Amino acid sequence: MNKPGKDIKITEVCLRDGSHSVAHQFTEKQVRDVTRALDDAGMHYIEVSHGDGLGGSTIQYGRSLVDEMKLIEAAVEEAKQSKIAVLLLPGIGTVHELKEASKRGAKLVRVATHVTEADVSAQHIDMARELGMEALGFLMMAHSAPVEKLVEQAKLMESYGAQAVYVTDSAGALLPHEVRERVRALRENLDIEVGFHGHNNLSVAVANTLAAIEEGATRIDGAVRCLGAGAGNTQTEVLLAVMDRMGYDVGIDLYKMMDLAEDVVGPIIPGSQEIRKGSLALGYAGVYSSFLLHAERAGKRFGIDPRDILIELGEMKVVGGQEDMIIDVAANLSKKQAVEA
Ligand SMILES: CC[C@H](O)CC(=O)C(=O)O
Ligand SMILES: [Mn+2]
Repeated sequence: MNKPGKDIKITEVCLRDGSHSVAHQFTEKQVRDVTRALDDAGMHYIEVSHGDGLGGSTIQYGRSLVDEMKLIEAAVEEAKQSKIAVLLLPGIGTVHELKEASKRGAKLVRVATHVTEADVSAQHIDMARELGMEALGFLMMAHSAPVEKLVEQAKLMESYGAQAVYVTDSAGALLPHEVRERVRALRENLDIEVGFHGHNNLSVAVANTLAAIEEGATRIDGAVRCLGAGAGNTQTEVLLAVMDRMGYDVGIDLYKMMDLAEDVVGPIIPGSQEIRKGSLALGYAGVYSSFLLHAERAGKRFGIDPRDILIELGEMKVVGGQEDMIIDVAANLSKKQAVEA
């Protein structure tokens, strides 16, 4: 009997979401080594871009050590069968960067917007389809909107030509029953594939991903050794082992994934990806995982506990692109504490 799982496509995000963890300092050699090993293990898609997507290398988001187009080109050269994917947040990246990435061989783009702002993705989805790329929608901070809103926004992306829409748990704040509810609603209301992208800030990324798969999500993200923002993403090699135990066969070599996790990705990881107080506060407060390093830096500069900054940002419902607010919040908290002292 055929095992289930053949319809599930895994996207490895350690070379894009992990860019946040290394403050966007990936070298070309690191990208080549990781891509070659993932390709050899049979990974379906490998995402390569600045952590904040194409065009993210700025003072606001952090400058990349190596131009992302060079990294995309290097990954394309190394990948014999894996497809190279890119991320694009309209407003940070433009159709110009999308065309450049396509020219360099990227075959898929995830067009990412805040969960309530899908309308800004139309032009980029349309351009990707024109370029012959796969174009998928990525609704970020999915925990922060009611399910009906998520469905409404996903339907917009579908109407623009997206071939799948992701429930993106940017803050690692969703719990398994909330993932189930969201994926089920999208499956019931869309005619395209549904995906899930998790973060492990509350230690439920694998459980959340399994819930998504059980509800019919077929586009699944993982990061080897959890190399992603905050406590990182669903750990790919762990997810693959669990899926195998559950009878899914996605055609990726588990032993090769374990080996590359140890020998190729391990040496790149700057600190430990275990859940520490900062990343736990992200999931608890429902804040963008990519805000962690910014909040830690601002905390040091203004003498404020980064958790207080994150909790305040969560209450203010600050969205991606508002990284400058992190400084404002830290400065205000510092003034407030000085007055109270
Ligand atoms: C700031 C972009 C972000 O890292 C995209 C993503 O992976 C997410 O929202 O989780
Ligand atoms: Mn992410």
